[in-house]
Amino acid sequence: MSQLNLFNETEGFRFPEELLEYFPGFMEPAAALTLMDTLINTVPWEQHVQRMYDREVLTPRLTAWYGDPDKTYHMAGKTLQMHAWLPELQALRDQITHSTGHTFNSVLLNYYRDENDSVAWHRDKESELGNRPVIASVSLGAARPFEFRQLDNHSNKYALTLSNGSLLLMKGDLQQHWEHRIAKAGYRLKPRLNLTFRSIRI
Ligand SMILES: O=C(O)CCC(=O)C(=O)O
Ligand SMILES: [Fe+2]
Repeated sequence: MSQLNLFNETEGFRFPEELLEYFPGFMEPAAALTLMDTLINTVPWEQHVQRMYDREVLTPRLTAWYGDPDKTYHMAGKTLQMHAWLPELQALRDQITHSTGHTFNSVLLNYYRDENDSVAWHRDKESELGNRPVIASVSLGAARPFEFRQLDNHSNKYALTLSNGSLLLMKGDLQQHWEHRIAKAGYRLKPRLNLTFRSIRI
């Protein structure tokens, strides 16, 4: 048993990197920062309340949801309010489709104001996303580590740093077997925006 653990934690464990595709220079760094400023200043950001055991706490980040009309999305039992596409977001979506061949009808924006903002361990497995969703994640602003852990063996971990202007594709069985998070950081951080383009079927 201990040998198995040892094996898992050392050379026997391999994160299935084929479930990710990372393009660090997807956007020009200056264009990425300009887009971040525009979005921070124009998006009607919301802060939701989430249940933590028996308490209600504010979600430690701001969010907004854009997409095609008639799409709704449920997250942790709530229906999110959908805004009609901003031209900047639609242009970015079309650029991702052009580069990757994947299509998307909505985008969830996460605004991490500083090092105290975060997203807890989760999988993006809502039924609207279908079984093996392709999610395209664009990062703007401060670089932060994006961590993964295996659902049924938390000692199997992996992380990559998502830099300004990067694109990460998450695909295949990733949302079945792996959780991900952005942890709070113990050092000062400037703002970061993350845009996750998704295809919602209803
Ligand atoms: O901020 C990130 O890079 C990830 C956000 C995320 O996991 C999500 O919106 O589901
Ligand atoms: Fe996620």
